[in-house]
Amino acid sequence: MLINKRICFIGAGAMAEAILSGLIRKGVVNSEFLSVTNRSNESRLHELSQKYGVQADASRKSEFIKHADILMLAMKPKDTAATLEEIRAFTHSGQLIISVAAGVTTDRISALLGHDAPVIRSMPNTSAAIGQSVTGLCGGAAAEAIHFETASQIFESIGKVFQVEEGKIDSLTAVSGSGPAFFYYFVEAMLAGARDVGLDERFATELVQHTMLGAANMLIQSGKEPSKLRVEICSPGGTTLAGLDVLQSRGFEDAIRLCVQAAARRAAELGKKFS
Ligand SMILES: NC(=O)C1=CN([C@@H]2O[C@H](COP(=O)(O)OP(=O)(O)OC[C@H]3O[C@@H](n4cnc5c(N)ncnc54)[C@H](OP(=O)(O)O)[C@@H]3O)[C@@H](O)[C@H]2O)C=CC1
Ligand SMILES: O=C(O)[C@@H]1CCC=N1
Repeated sequence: MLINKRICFIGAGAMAEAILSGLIRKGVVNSEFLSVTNRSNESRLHELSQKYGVQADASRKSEFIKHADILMLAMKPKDTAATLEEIRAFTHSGQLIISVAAGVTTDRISALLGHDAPVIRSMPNTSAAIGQSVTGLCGGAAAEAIHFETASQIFESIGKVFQVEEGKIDSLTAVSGSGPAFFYYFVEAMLAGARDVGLDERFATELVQHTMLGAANMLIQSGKEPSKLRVEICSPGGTTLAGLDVLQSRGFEDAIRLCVQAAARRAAELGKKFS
C-alpha cells in the first residue's frame, strides 16, 4: 500500500469508478480507506460498495467528507458550484482537493470552498477504466510538490501522468481528454468503409481493432514521426495513396485540427461559464 490516506469521492459516476478501481487494483490504497458519495442515487452507492468494498453509505456523507485527507471532486462541471456549496462546511484547509471536472479552474474551486486547501485539477480520460488513462495535472496557488506527488501516485494507478501549467489544461483536455472519442469516431468510419467494400462486421471489427493497435504501438515503439510511418506505407500508384488522396481532397487534416480547436475552446468556455 503506497498511500496511507483517506480518500473520499464526491461523485460516484464512471470517472469515479475508473479511478477507485485503479487504486484498488494496483494496491495504491486499501479499499477501507476509500469512501464514495453522490447526490441521490443510493443504489449506485450500494453497487460500488459491493463491488469494491469501499465505504458508500448515503447517510454518512458529511462524516466521510470531514474525515478524508483527500477529496476527489468527480461530479459534472455544471454541478460543481452546488456541490461545493453543499459540502464546504465539512471540508477544511488540511485536505488535498483533487478535481476531475473539465474546465473548472483551481481558483474557482478555492473560491467556492472559501479556504486555502491545496487544489489539484486533473484531466484523465476514459481509458482509465482499463488502467490506460492519460492524465494531465495542474495545481492552484496552494498546491506544492508534495500534493503533486500524491496526485501523481493516484493517477499513475490508472495510466500515464503529465504535469502542465493550468493555462495549458484546456488544450490537453481537447487532445487527451476528448481524444479517445475522436479516435473512436475514426474507427466507426473505418468500419463503415469496411462494410462498403464487402467485409462482414465481425471480421472487419477484428481487422480494424488490431490494425489500430499495431499502428499505435508502431508510433510508440519505432520512435518514427507519424508522417514517416505514413510515407513508408505508400507505394507509388498504390492503394494507400488512392485512399489518402480522398482524405486530402475532403479536408481531413483541417477537420481534425478544427475539431481539436473547438474542443479546447469549449473547455475554456466551460471554465468561464462555471466561474
Ligand atoms: N467522461 C470523460 O471522458 C471524462 C470526464 N471527466 C470529468 O469527470 C467528471 C465526472 O464525469 P462522469 O463520471 O462521466 O459523470 P457522471 O454523470 O457519471 O457522475 C457524476 C456524479 O456526480 C454526482 N453528484 C452530483 N452532484 C453531487 C453532489 N452534490 N454531491 C455528491 N455527488 C454529486 C452524481 O450523483 P447522482 O448520480 O446521485 O446525481 C454522480 O454520481 C466530469 O466533471 C467530467 O468533466 C474528466 C475526464 C474525462
Ligand atoms: O466531454 C467532456 O466535456 C469531458 C471532458 C473530456 C472528456 N469528456
